[in-house]
Amino acid sequence: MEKIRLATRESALALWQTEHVAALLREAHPGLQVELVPMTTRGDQVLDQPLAEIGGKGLFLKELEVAMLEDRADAAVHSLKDVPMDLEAGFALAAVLERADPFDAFVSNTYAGFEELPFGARVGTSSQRRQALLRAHRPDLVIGDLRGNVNTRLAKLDAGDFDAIVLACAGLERLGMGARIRERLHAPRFIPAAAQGAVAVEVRAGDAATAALFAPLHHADTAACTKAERTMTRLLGGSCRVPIAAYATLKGDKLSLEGLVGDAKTGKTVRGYASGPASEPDKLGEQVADMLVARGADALLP
Ligand SMILES: NCc1[nH]cc(CCC(=O)O)c1CC(=O)O
Repeated sequence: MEKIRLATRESALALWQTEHVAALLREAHPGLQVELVPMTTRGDQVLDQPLAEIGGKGLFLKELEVAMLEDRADAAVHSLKDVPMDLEAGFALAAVLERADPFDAFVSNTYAGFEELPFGARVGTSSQRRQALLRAHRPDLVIGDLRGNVNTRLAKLDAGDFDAIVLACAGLERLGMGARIRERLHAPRFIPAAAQGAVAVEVRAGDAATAALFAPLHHADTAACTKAERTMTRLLGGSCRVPIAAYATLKGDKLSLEGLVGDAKTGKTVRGYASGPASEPDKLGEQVADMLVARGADALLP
C-alpha cells in the first residue's frame, strides 16, 4: 500500500488526534503517503438537543463509516470514548493507541481545586457521568449544561457563565491547554468514562491490509484496560443517557476495574471493584457489571 486516507471529524481535537496517528504511521512506514479526509458529522452539527435523544454516540461515526464504505477513506480515527460499545456491523477496530491522562480536569479561573468551590457554586458540564459524580460529592452545587467543543466550553467559563467546568484532561492537553487544568480529578473519587483518553482506529472489517498498517500503533495494555471498561459499560446498557463510569489499570498481569453507575439528578451512586488476569478483560468487565447490578445499579438504569 502506498497511500492511506484517514477520515476524521473536523474539530480541533479530532484533527490533532488524526495528525498524531498520521505522524506515527509515517514513522512506522517510511514512504507511506498519509492523507487526512476531514468531515462534519451530525453529532457535531446538532448542538441543541441531548445526544442520547438524536441517536447517541454513533452520530459521531456515521459519516466517517460511510466514507470508508464508499472508498473515500481507508480508516477513521476516533476518541475511543465516543465509539459506541457495539460497533456498526462491517467495521472493526484495528488499533488502540497508548492512553493519555484518563482523568477529568477541574478548570476554573477562580478556584484552585474542587474542594475550594463555595456553597452553591455553578459548575458546567453536560456529561451525565460528571453531573452524577459532582452531585454525589457536593449536592449543593448548581450544575449547568455545557455542550460544544473544548474551545466553546472554555469560552463559556471565561465569559463568567460558570465558576468551574469539568472536561477531559486529555482533550485539554492535546489542544495545548494543559495549563488550564487546576486539578486532576483522580479515581476513585472521580471515575472517568470507559476508554477516556484513548484514541482508536476503525477500519472496514476484513480489510486486513489496512489493519496491518496500524499494528505498530497498537498498545496492548491500553487495549486490555479499555476492553474491560467497555465490556462493563456495554453490559449495563451504556449510552450518553446513563451515567456509567469505568476505569481499569494494569499492574504486571493483574487487571483491576473500578465501576460506577449513578443518577445525574440525585447524585446517588453505586460502586463496584474487582481484579483478575490481564488475559481476561471481558470476564472482569462482566464481573463488575454483575456486582453493580447486585448492589442496586439496575434501579438507576433505564
Ligand atoms: N465527549 C467529547 C470528547 N471525546 C473525547 C474527549 C477527550 C479526549 C479523550 O477522552 O480521549 C472529549 C472531550 C471531553 O470529554 O472533555
